[in-house]
Formats: sequence, structure tokens, C-alpha cells
Amino acid sequence: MTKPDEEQTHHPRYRVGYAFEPKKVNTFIIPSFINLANLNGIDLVQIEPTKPLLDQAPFHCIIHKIYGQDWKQQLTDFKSKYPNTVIVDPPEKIQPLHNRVTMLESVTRIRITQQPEIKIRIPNQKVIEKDETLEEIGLKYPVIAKPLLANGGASSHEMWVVLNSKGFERVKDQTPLLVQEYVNHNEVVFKIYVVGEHVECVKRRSLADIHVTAEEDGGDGGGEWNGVSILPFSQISNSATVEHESEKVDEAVMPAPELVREIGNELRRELGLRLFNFDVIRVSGEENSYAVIDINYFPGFAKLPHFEQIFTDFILGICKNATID
Ligand SMILES: O=P(O)(O)O[C@@H]1[C@@H](OP(=O)(O)O)[C@H](OP(=O)(O)O)[C@H](O)[C@H](OP(=O)(O)O)[C@H]1OP(=O)(O)O
Ligand SMILES: Nc1ncnc2c1ncn2[C@@H]1O[C@H](COP(=O)(O)OP(=O)(O)O)[C@@H](O)[C@H]1O
Ligand SMILES: [Mg+2]
Ligand SMILES: [Mg+2]
Repeated sequence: MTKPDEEQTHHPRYRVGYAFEPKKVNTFIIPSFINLANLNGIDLVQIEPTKPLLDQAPFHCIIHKIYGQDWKQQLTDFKSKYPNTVIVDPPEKIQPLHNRVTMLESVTRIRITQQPEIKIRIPNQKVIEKDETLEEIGLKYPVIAKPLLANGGASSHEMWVVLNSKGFERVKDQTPLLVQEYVNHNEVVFKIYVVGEHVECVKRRSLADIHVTAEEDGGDGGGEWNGVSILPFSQISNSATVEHESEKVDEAVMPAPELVREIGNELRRELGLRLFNFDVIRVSGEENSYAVIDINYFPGFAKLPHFEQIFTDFILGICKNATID
């Protein structure tokens, strides 16, 4: 076993490999991060995921967000040759987040003990099988139709708010499709970012509360909203309109820091992941009730103020005990 590379100064240096799509390299591996990491003994080394990973060794630690079986196999082979390299995070733990059903299963297993009055749930949801109606599967309009797979493509974020069966007819053949009941939440989504033990919440703009007009009800339990049966949308919390945040976002009271910490820690434990975020909404008309609607592996962490320091501390914590074999 060899120790971390040491410079003449005897300060340990750590070799940290990163494997990302070009977009994330551009937004995350930025000079302010490279420099701070460097000052702290971390050399960030770009991994070329289409070339053999073994040829790019050694690493104390690898951070990554690459979809696909080839990359998973590369990591598995690497781990058997270099068992002491820390892979953040293991592909088999990331996998459940690529499906919008399995991603939320962990939420149903967490327990909030510090504030027992708080309820954390997920919306009622179901994967649509051929020719099923919402009544048959026991869901009520309005709903959001989401692509079941959250596999990184732009289309995995293309969704529809569906107000009635006429609207549902337009999307039901887009398979595989998840249908989730719409939960009114006063137009604000809380995004909770987890970087190891660091848990931080920010608020962003979301979709407006929906009140369907009853007189349009065609017997399917649905209605219309602003005269429409269906409303397509994509990445609302990231859209250009967010530049000038809504009043609702300004006014929204953040969930208590202890609650943010506890949900973050519980989900980290339950998922076995260290780098992720999740979207939480506060259920309108219910006291102390929240719903988790989305969990993302390695999201846009660079949007967090001081992410450079947060990540440098995280990597040092990981590498402290790591060795290069
Ligand atoms: O592009 P960014 O920085 O907005 O980050 C995206 C995330 O935005 P967020 O940090 O939650 O606001 C985004 O989160 P949402 O799903 O929009 O809640 C995803 O994590 C997205 O990754 P992918 O397309 O699902 O693989 C993330 O995209 P990648 O950067 O990983 O491509
Ligand atoms: N069940 C729901 N009820 C109300 N709004 C929702 C619901 N699910 C999602 N949304 C809104 O749609 C946005 C996108 O949905 P999400 O599941 O987070 O997909 P993505 O992975 O594209 O971010 C959320 O940030 C939120 O604004
Ligand atoms: Mg989301
Ligand atoms: Mg998502």
C-alpha cells in the first residue's frame, strides 16, 4: 500500500478523477474550484470515459455522472483492480434514481423523529399500463404526467399538467409514463442539496396552484384550468423566468434548518448516496405536511454559493483515509 503522493513539502496531494458530460465539466470544474482544490492538495484530473479507465489510474477518489452500461462496467472493473479508490457514488446506488418510481421509494422509509408533527410523503402515483384510465387506477385529476425514466436526456424533463380525460388522451401513449397527482404548494419548490454531511436548502419558483373549474367537469372528475385540458412544461425551476424570482418565492418561509438536516441525513442514509439533491413542496391547506417529488444524482451544485469550499471539504474528508494502490 502506498501513501498519498507527497510533494517535497510533505503535504499530501490527492488525485481526484472526475467523469462528466461536457456541460457539467464547463459549469462545475471552473477555475475558482480548481484553484481552491489545488491549494488544499487536490488535483482534479479529467477522466475520458470512452477510453479505458484502468489506463487513467491511479486515483484516490472518482466523482462521476455518466449514464450508460459501459461506464458502469468500467467502474466495476476498476474497483476490482483498485479496491482502495473511493468511488463517489457506487453506480448500483445511483441506479434507483434513474426511474421516477424507485427514486421515491426511499422517502417512504424515512422517519422524522425530532419534529414528530411533520409529515413527509410522496404524491399518489402510478405507472400507466396500456389503455388504463385514471379512474381505473384510482388517481384524481389534476395530475402531472412524467417520463418514467430520469436518464439525463432533455426529454426526461418534458412533462404535462393534465386536467381531464381529454388531456390525458393526448399523453397516455407516451410510454413509459408515470402519472402523479398534482399537489398544490403555493408556487415554490424547496431544493435540498446534500454533499456528504453538508445539507443546504434553497427555494425556487414552481408551478402555480391549480383550481379546476367545476362547471367544465365532464364526469371524469377533472376540469379545466385557464381554459385548457393539458399544459406542457419542462424544467420550470430552471427556466429563464426564474431570473426575476416570483413574489411567492421571496415570501416563502424556508423549512426549519433542523428539518432540512434531518430529511437530508435520513435520505443520504437510506439511499446510500453522498451527492444528490431532492425537490420538496409544502402541501397547501395541510399543516406541517411536505411532499418529496424528485431526487437527482449530482445536480447543479455549482449554483450553491461557496460550492468550491463545500466540495473541497467533502473531497478532503473522503481522501483523508484513501490510498492509491
Ligand atoms: O444543469 P443544472 O445545473 O441545472 O443541473 C440539473 C439539475 O438542476 P438543479 O440543480 O436541481 O436545479 C436537475 O434537477 P431537476 O431534475 O431539474 O430538479 C437535474 O439533476 C439535471 O440532471 P439530469 O438532466 O436529470 O441528468 C441537472 O443537469 P446536469 O447539470 O446534471 O446535466
Ligand atoms: N406532484 C406534483 N405536484 C405539483 N407540482 C409538481 C409535482 N411534481 C412536479 N411538480 C413541479 O414540476 C417540477 C418538475 O418536476 P420534477 O419531478 O422535479 O421533474 P424534473 O426531474 O424534470 O425536475 C417540480 O420542480 C415542480 O415545480
Ligand atoms: Mg426536479
Ligand atoms: Mg429531476
